[in-house]
Amino acid sequence: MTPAALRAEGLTWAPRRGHPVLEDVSLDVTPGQVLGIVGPNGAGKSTLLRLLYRYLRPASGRVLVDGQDIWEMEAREVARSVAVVLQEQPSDFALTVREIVTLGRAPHRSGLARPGLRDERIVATALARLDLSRLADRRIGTLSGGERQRVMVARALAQEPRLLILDEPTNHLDIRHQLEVLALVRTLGLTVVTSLHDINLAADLADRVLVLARGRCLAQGVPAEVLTEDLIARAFHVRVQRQTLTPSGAAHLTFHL
Ligand SMILES: Nc1ncnc2c1ncn2[C@@H]1O[C@H](COP(=O)(O)OP(=O)(O)OP(=O)(O)O)[C@@H](O)[C@H]1O
Repeated sequence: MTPAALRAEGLTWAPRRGHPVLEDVSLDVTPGQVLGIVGPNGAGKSTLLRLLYRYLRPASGRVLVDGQDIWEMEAREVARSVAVVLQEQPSDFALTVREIVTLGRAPHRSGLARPGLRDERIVATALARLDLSRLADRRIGTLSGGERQRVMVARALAQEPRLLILDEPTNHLDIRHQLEVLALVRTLGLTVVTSLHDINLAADLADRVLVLARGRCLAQGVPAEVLTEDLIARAFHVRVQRQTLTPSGAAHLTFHL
């Protein structure tokens, strides 16, 4: 799978009879890069992601995957290239882990065709990568929140996307699984756009970050240049201190009211 190029131009979206919650946001992600979206509660992160995976139609602006406007593509064609992991968890608690992950293969199958050997192989690989093989036959309703979150990531991988969109992928995950999922995301070689509440994690994970506040892009670029004390203080209304950790030399931000 070759990773996709993603470009968004001047995205604006407003609810019916409401003020815009996203205004004139543009971004460019080169194939294989990870873009982190950070910003305070209500900044518009999920709304931006919904525009990128063709759930919401922009009031103005457009989203291009490999130069093609996603609203000029069939929904199924978009689903073959773009996979999404959302904060919400599946509601069909009777399905097993393997069945949920197999749903990721649906955009690649024709009509009502049953999953074939290739699908089964891809599903088994996705289960193994998320450390879920031993849970494959459990009903999703019996899993913990963190295990379910890993199932959703496995389903997205089984989709073999070229662009992966993640809304707060580390929600529900303990520290070890947070690090594992983020390390996995890094090694996929896919183009990734992910919202993250943890700014230090975003700085570690992302090639570039985009800071949203009140529906507008405050800044975007490489984390070391964008995530300055001053900018974070403005976006989140907190005091910020930037330290350099030894011996790694990595930057670490701490926050105070
Ligand atoms: N369908 C809608 N109708 C009305 N308002 C909406 C709708 N969708 C989002 N909003 C509003 O738009 C703003 C941005 O919401 P969004 O969920 O994108 O923020 P967010 O940055 O993801 O927030 P959080 O960090 O809390 O998850 C919020 O004020 C929200 O109430």
